[in-house]
Amino acid sequence: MIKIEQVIQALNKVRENSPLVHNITNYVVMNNTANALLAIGASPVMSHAVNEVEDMVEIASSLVINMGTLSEKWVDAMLLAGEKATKKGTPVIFDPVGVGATPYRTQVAKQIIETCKPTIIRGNASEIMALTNSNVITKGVDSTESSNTALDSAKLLAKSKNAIVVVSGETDFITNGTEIISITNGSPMMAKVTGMGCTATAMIGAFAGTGEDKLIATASAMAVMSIAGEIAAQKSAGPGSMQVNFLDTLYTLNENDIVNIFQHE
Ligand SMILES: Nc1ncnc2c1ncn2[C@@H]1O[C@H](COP(=O)(O)OP(=O)(O)OP(=O)(O)O)[C@@H](O)[C@H]1O
Ligand SMILES: Cc1ncsc1CCO
Ligand SMILES: [Mg+2]
Repeated sequence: MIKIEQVIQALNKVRENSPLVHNITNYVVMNNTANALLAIGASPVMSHAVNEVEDMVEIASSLVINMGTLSEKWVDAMLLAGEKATKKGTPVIFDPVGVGATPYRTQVAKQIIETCKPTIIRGNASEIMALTNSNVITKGVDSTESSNTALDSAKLLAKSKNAIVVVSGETDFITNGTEIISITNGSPMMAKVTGMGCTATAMIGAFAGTGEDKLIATASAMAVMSIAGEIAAQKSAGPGSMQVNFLDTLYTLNENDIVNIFQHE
């Protein structure tokens, strides 16, 4: 369960504290996610050089690791940064983009989870199922399953890795292995803009970077994503304007929007 007031409070904290979110993310979404973090009130930095990631973690409020466009040097940086953050008690949020699509992605995702011990893992249904060895093939970075199908995998993963797990999709599920929060806001148009999932993960980085309780922070970030997506889609003719309207909606999102639209269990 999450209350509307908790989401509003978590959003206010992001706007008041403006947490520094260190992102090691993919080439496709770097610009989108930095803009979304600014629009919601956080402070983004994209940094992946092996020579500097540990120093950046030193000053960051949270670390987002996204394996969308992998290569060897980047993996080294992810492991270094993730280990350092976990040692410091800085929240690590992991997006296992495309895990299950190729053996390399699956191997790297598992290595990151074992080494960095992420606080929160967010993926689409295929990705979360691939992490629990379910018989599923991720279609590149897109899901081939609905989020409901991945709920058991999410609970299992949360329990076994002592992490909060989010499965996104038509319904978003947030679980710590025992509690389950589900959010039904959003729009199918969100899946027609690349990197909306990556943006959701970065948004979790912002909310978890304020010191808020991790389950509340995660659910609040997913609520804000879905509510803003739903409002933006209503104003958009297609994915192009959706991208712009989504940023504007994050920037202007207020308590009334949340009170009027939020749908959850
Ligand atoms: N059919 C839908 N209805 C409502 N909301 C949706 C729908 N599909 C996706 N979303 C929302 O879009 C956001 C991204 O979720 P999605 O599961 O598409 O991520 P993803 O597959 O990891 O995306 P990407 O890899 O492109 O970043 C979430 O906030 C989710 O709630
Ligand atoms: C399309 C794409 N390919 C690798 S990462 C990425 C962005 C969405 O996950
Ligand atoms: Mg994704």
